[in-house]
Amino acid sequence: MVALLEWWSGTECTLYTDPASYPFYGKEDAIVVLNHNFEIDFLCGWTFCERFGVLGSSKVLAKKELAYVPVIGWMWYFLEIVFCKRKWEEDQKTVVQSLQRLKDYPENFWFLLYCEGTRFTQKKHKISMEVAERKGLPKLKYHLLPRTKGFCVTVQHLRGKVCVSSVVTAVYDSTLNFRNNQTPTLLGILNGKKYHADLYVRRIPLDSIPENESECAIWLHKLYQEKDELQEKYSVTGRFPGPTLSPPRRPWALLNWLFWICLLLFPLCLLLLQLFHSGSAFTICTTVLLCFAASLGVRWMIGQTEINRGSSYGNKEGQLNNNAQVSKVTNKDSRTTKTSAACTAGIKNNHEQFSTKQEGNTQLDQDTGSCSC
Ligand SMILES: CCCCC/C=C\C/C=C\CCCCCCCC(=O)SCCNC(=O)CCNC(=O)[C@H](O)C(C)(C)COP(=O)(O)OP(=O)(O)OC[C@H]1O[C@@H](n2cnc3c(N)ncnc32)[C@H](O)[C@@H]1OP(=O)(O)O
Ligand SMILES: CCCCCCCCCCCCCCCCCC(=O)OC[C@@H](O)COP(=O)(O)O
Repeated sequence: MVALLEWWSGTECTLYTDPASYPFYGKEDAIVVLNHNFEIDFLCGWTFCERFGVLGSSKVLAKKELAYVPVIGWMWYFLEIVFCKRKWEEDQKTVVQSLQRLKDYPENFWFLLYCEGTRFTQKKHKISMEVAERKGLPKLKYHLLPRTKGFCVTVQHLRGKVCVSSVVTAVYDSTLNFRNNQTPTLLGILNGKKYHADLYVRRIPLDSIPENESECAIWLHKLYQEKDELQEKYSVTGRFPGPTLSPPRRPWALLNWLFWICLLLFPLCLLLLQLFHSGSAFTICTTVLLCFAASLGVRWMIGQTEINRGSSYGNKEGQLNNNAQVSKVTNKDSRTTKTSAACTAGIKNNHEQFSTKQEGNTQLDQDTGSCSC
C-alpha cells in the first residue's frame, strides 16, 4: 500500500519540523498523536514510518472492527497492534496488557493514537463541541474533542523504566493536511491520482507531560487547542510554520511489491489463461464467480477507509455523555440525577429503536435525546 501511494500515485509528502528534532525520528520509541480527518491519513503515516525505517514497528490503538478486515486486520493482529472496543470499561484491562507487552518490543516503535477516536464529520464535530461546552472547555474548529483515557494510560504505561528494553522518550504531536483542500481517497490512489500531503511534527519530550491522570487530560486538551490554532494558520496561509524537510522515498516498498507481483500474480495469470483455454464451462463459471467475489471483497475493504461509511461512534453524545453525567451529578443532587437518569433511559430507548450506523437515522436519536434533555 505504501508503494501504491509513493510510486503508483506519486503522492508527495512534505515534513515540517524543527531540524533539531529530526535526528531523533526513527531512533527512539515515540507516541504519535495525529488528527483524524482524511481517509488515507493512516497511509501517509505509514509512508513517513517507511522513510524513517519504522514501518514494521508502527503500532496503533485501533478499533476492534479492523482486526476482522481480511489480510490487513490479521496482519495487524500478529504485529501486536493494540485493539480497543472504544468502551473504556471493557478496554481498560486489554489495553493495559497490550501496552505492557509493547515494553519488551525489541525495535524502535511509533505508537499512533488518534485521540479524537473517530474521523471528523460535521455531525460528530457538532456533538463533540456540545460536550466541550458542557465541560467548560474551549471550542475547537478543526478537531473533535480528544478522548483522554487512552492517551493518559499510554503515557503512564510506556513511560521510561530502567528495567525494560523499550522506553518511550517523546510524543510526536503531528498534524496532517493536504494542499489545495484536496480530499484524498484510497480509490483516488488506486486510480493513480497524485496528492500532496503536508505533515507538521513537533517533538515533545515525555518528561514534560504530567503523570497524574487528570493533569494529563488537561494537558491533552490544551494540546488540541494548540493543534486547532495551527490548523487555522494552515487554512489561512496554505502552509505550516517553520522549515520543511522532505525525507526521500526509498525503493524498498516498490521492490517488495515487485517481488510479490512476480511470485504470485504472474503464475496466477498463467493459471487463469490455461484454465480459460482448456477448462470446462463449469470451471470457467466458478472461476469468474470467484474473481467477482474477490473483487467485491476488496471493494468492501476499501469501503472500510471511507468516512461516509464510518462508525456511529461519537454520534451518540446523549448516551455516552449522560451516562457520565449521571455518575457525576449523583453526588450533588439526587433530583437532578433522576432527571439525567430518565434522560439516559429515554435515549437508550431511542437508540434501541433507531440504532443504526446511518447518519440520517442517528440524527433521530440525537433529536429525541436532546429534546428530552
Ligand atoms: C508521524 C507519522 C505518523 C506515524 C504513524 C504511526 C503508526 C501508523 C500505524 C498504523 C497505521 C494503521 C492505522 C489504523 C487506523 C485505525 C485507527 C482507529 O481505529 S481510531 C479508533 C480507535 N482508537 C481510539 O479511539 C483512540 C482514542 N480513544 C481513546 O483513547 C479512548 O479513551 C478509549 C481508550 C478508546 C476509550 O473509549 P471511550 O469512548 O470509552 O472513551 P473515554 O472514556 O475516553 O470517553 C468518554 C469521555 O468522552 C466524553 N464524550 C462523550 N461523548 C463525546 C463526544 N462525542 N466527543 C468527545 N467526548 C465525548 C465523555 O463525556 C467522557 O468524558 P469523561 O471521561 O470526562 O467522563
Ligand atoms: C494492486 C491491487 C491493490 C488492491 C488494494 C486493495 C486495498 C485494500 C485495502 C484495504 C485497507 C483497509 C485498511 C483499513 C484501515 C482504515 C483505518 C481507518 O481509517 O479506520 C478508521 C478509524 O480510525 C475510525 O473509524 P470511524 O469511527 O471513523 O469509522
